[in-house]
Amino acid sequence: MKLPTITAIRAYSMGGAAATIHGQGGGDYHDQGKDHWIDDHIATPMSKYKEYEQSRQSFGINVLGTLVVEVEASDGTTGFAISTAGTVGCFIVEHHLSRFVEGKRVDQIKLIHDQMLNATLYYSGGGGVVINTISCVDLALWDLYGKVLNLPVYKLLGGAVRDEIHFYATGARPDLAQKMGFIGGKLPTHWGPAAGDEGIARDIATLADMREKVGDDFWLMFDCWMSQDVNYATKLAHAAAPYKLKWMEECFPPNQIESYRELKKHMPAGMLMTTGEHTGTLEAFKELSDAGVDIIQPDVGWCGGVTSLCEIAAIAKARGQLVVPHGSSVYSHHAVITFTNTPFSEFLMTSPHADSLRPQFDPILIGEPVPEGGVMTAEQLDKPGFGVELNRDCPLERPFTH
Ligand SMILES: C[C@H](O)[C@H](O)[C@@H](O)[C@@H](O)C(=O)O
Ligand SMILES: [Mg+2]
Repeated sequence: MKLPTITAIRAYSMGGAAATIHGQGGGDYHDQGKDHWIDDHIATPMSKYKEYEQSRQSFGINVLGTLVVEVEASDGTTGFAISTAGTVGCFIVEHHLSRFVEGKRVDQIKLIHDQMLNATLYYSGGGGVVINTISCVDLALWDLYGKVLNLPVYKLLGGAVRDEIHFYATGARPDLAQKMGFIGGKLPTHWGPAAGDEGIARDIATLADMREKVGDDFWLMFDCWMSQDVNYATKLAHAAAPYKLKWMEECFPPNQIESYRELKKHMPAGMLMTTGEHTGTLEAFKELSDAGVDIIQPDVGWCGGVTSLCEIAAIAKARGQLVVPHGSSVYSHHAVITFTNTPFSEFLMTSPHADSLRPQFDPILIGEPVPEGGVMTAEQLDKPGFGVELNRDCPLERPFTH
């Protein structure tokens, strides 16, 4: 079969500091409107500054906005993907990465991936917005390849190893998530070291209340979003053990490997330590694996795309560790259903009060599936590429051309 070549790549942005319209959600899912649980006094490394304690948007969690990458093949087929990179990502795609994409065949995904990673090494710093941008191009290429072959991405990756994916939910209301059929609920922590023991007491009170509501068997987890130090994390973990906390997530910034190694030594027996969503390179994921992280949580839109996610899953598998990607909707569903070391996955509640099922990247993906009863079947993924289309009614801008 003669495969078409890629004739064009285009980059669009939505939201972010450079846009006139904000709070639209989309690929930068922290870019939500007012009174949303995801921006309500969540503990971060900025919590020690009073002016930035209440809202993550106040310190700029949503400045980047959504990046949309669209690729077109010589047979007219188009593929696309989204991530968190906005206007900055558009510049990198149009003025740098385009040269590695246009003119290649639609199946040369790994060659393009390697060229993008190596050509940006001098300014990528191994993560952040550059890797987010490369991830978005990689995802768009997998979407295009699937649409050219009329196959879902999970079948391009070797097929499903299970008939369905079971999900835990991240949000403010694990009690409601339980009623929706999820297997667990992950709570953001609201306090950090600046609040001392009072902070621990407050988050434990929330955990105790939720444990009372959900009973003993429903998983409850803390997401600490890089906000802690080893002493605080150790104290919080032990205070949470009586309430059967299943895991402590992302206690420290991504490069504090030694802090993870130290915390692992002091975790209560049976409680898991997880992290990875803000880690961007294969080498860094190997370091996390070496540090004894129990569940590695790359974001497929921030770690190098599906191509990198498959390599990270192999690192975890070699050590008997799990890989459970950070909530990234269809972009991780198609990968995880092919991984034998991903027994469950994350669904991120983006409804303002975490009380209803809203597609994570709403409104930018048409046809974005949500778990039914906490479960998604392989059949729900059985559409070409990632099975979604771009909502062109969104306020997309193309700030650069090449
Ligand atoms: C809820 C957390 O603070 C983040 O907003 C979330 O995106 C991420 O950490 C997660 O694991 O879902
Ligand atoms: Mg997290």
